[in-house]
Amino acid sequence: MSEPRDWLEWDERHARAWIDVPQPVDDKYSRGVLGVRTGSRQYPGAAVLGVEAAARTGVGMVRYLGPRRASNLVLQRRPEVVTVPGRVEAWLLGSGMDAAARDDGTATALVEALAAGLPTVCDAGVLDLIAHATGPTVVTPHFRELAGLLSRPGKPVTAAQIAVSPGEWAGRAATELGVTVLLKGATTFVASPGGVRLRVTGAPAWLATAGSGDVLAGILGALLATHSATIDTDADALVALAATAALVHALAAGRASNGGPITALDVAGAVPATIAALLAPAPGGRRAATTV
Ligand SMILES: NC(=O)C1=CN([C@@H]2O[C@H](COP(=O)(O)OP(=O)(O)OC[C@H]3O[C@@H](n4cnc5c(N)ncnc54)[C@H](OP(=O)(O)O)[C@@H]3O)[C@@H](O)[C@H]2O)[C@@H](O)CC1
Ligand SMILES: Nc1ncnc2c1ncn2[C@@H]1O[C@H](COP(=O)(O)OP(=O)(O)O)[C@@H](O)[C@H]1O
Repeated sequence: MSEPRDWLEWDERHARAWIDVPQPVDDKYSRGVLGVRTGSRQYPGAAVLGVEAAARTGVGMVRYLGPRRASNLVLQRRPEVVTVPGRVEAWLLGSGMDAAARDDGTATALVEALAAGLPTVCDAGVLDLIAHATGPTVVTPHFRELAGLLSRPGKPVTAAQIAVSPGEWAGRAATELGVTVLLKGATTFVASPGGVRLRVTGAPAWLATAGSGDVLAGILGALLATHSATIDTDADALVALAATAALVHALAAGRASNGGPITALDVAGAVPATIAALLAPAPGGRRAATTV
């Protein structure tokens, strides 16, 4: 793999500044509400995984708006979730959706969310609609999805090409598409249209398991909802938050795994302790290091 050397390795020292710690003056609305349109009849589980991860990352409220079966499953797992429309500070869209099987009502709702001008995570089944996005947007493709995003008539791009130099392709995609790109894989590459290049390594390969990308999207959604004001004023906040989500995901996977196999839900379950360790002051005033 040939990669440029100018990728900054994002680590705990960088990430801890991007966790919003609630203050005594906060309430659930001031902390931020994450709107979620994920899941489908085919993939209701992805909705549960993303919502669980968002809730475990810490957010004032999760507002889930999706198909009835997915909604019921989400509520069974997380009765804290609100399932009526209302105010949101950020959107998480697309996990567990298949663009080819999308009905008109779902497409309209996704386009409406994309056009709201809010910080938005675009995953899986909404990637074909990102031209409608008007707010700060992070796309979270794997290699094949990025290939689909970059292919043009007569100019196909393949997952195999991207696998040769994923960082280079992530950077190219950020420039071409004008959005922040979080390219998933053993190393996660995060690139902004402005040229910031961040890299997260060290996730255990046990993380290559169904639904772990849905969990990452949920973590990122919560970070965007709790930082919507900062995203408005800091051009580099989005790329930093995306890399922070990837790092929290990798650290949580390492914590859950402890050398053994994991499920996606295990990763979400390990997020609170991962964040606590990230924030904990170490003896002598230095922060405790967390290991993957
Ligand atoms: N419990 C749930 O509800 C879950 C729901 N989920 C939801 O399912 C939806 C579809 O997810 P998906 O991206 O995996 O597409 P899917 O049609 O399975 O694969 C198509 C082909 O793409 C390829 N390919 C896949 N990954 C690749 C990679 N990293 N890098 C390169 N290539 C890769 C591979 O083809 P190959 O290259 O092996 O020929 C594969 O056959 C999506 O909405 C997701 O959120 C999942 O999260 C699981 C848990
Ligand atoms: N070999 C690997 N080592 C570490 N992490 C991996 C590896 N392969 C995939 N991952 C991570 O697992 C997650 C898989 O996400 P994704 O491909 O969207 O799967 P799903 O759609 O099943 O959720 C991503 O966060 C990716 O970075």
